[in-house]
Amino acid sequence: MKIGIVGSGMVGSAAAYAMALRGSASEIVLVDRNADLASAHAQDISHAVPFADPMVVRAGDYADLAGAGIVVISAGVNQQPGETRLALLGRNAAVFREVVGALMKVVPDAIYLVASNPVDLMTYAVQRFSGLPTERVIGSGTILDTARFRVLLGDYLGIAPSSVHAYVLGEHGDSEVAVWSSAMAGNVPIAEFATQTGQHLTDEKRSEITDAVRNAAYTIISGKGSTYYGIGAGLARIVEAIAGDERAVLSVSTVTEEVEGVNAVPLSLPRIVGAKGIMAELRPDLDEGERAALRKSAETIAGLKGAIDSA
Ligand SMILES: NC(=O)C1=CN([C@@H]2O[C@H](COP(=O)(O)OP(=O)(O)OC[C@H]3O[C@@H](n4cnc5c(N)ncnc54)[C@H](O)[C@@H]3O)[C@@H](O)[C@H]2O)C=CC1
Ligand SMILES: CC(=O)C(=O)O
Repeated sequence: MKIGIVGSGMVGSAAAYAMALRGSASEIVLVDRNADLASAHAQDISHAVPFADPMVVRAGDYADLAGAGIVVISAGVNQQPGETRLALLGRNAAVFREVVGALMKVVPDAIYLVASNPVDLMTYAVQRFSGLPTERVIGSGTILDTARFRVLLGDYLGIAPSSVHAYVLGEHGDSEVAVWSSAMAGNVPIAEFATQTGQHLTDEKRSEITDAVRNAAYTIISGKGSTYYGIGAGLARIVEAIAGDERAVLSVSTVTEEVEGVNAVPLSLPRIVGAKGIMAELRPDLDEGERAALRKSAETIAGLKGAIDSA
């Protein structure tokens, strides 16, 4: 499948590199306002192709995206140290107004995969500016937070992150909800797993892990300026689920009819992802605290939709 990436900075280029190494696509076209940057990244990534499956990696303009099955949007500004994702809203809404308008002239039939922050609201922006059905406008949402949760839980419990079945839902941001009540190690509830293996998953330890997941971006940005490898791999994974019609269950964002009494809100739930984009959404069992936190997360996002409506 041909994949377009608009916004070929750190996130866009890391996604392209992950797709090249994993063989997620047959062709990748990098587009950026800075054409020299897109061209340099495309050349550099194409030099990794001989070490992976054959594919074409090139830079181009919007016209070169014709025929793309999926377009990733990672254009816009990123966070400065200490800045929240939500603080980017106004600036990236303006960028998206321009980018989505240009894309609709060339690739109105693609599935859109949004990475720019605040990603839930930028997903809403793409859906609103394009008028596309919600199942074809997917935000990377909490796929990265879910990965971070699994890494930290796996590290603590001494098992592979891929054997941890646990999700972060809601906003990709400060109000996100780590769902502990249904987290499993293999097919054993994690509290039971910890007991069986002589470990202590205390309330303090749980808070420490939840906070580390929530603060991961802030920590990484203060250390090296931005985050990109994790989300690059996450975007490649979503692309594979669509291109391979995998029907994989992934925590991704889209505009959702109703969540805990909040209507038309873009946020992450576990969703079945396949050839048509989002094929179904799942409603996991949550305890009372998680349910209240998800409602608060939904309210936080919904309260900011006006900034997109007026962009
Ligand atoms: N969803 C997630 O989990 C994550 C999201 N992000 C977000 O991804 C976005 C990109 O981050 P980085 O790649 O680090 O930033 P970056 O600054 O390295 O790249 C952004 C690129 O967008 C381009 N751009 C800006 N306006 C454009 C326009 N109108 N048309 C075409 N290209 C345009 C810039 O020239 C630049 O190359 C940010 O909003 C960041 O917060 C970053 C990490 C994780
Ligand atoms: C920057 C960002 O959204 C992240 O790393 O989670």
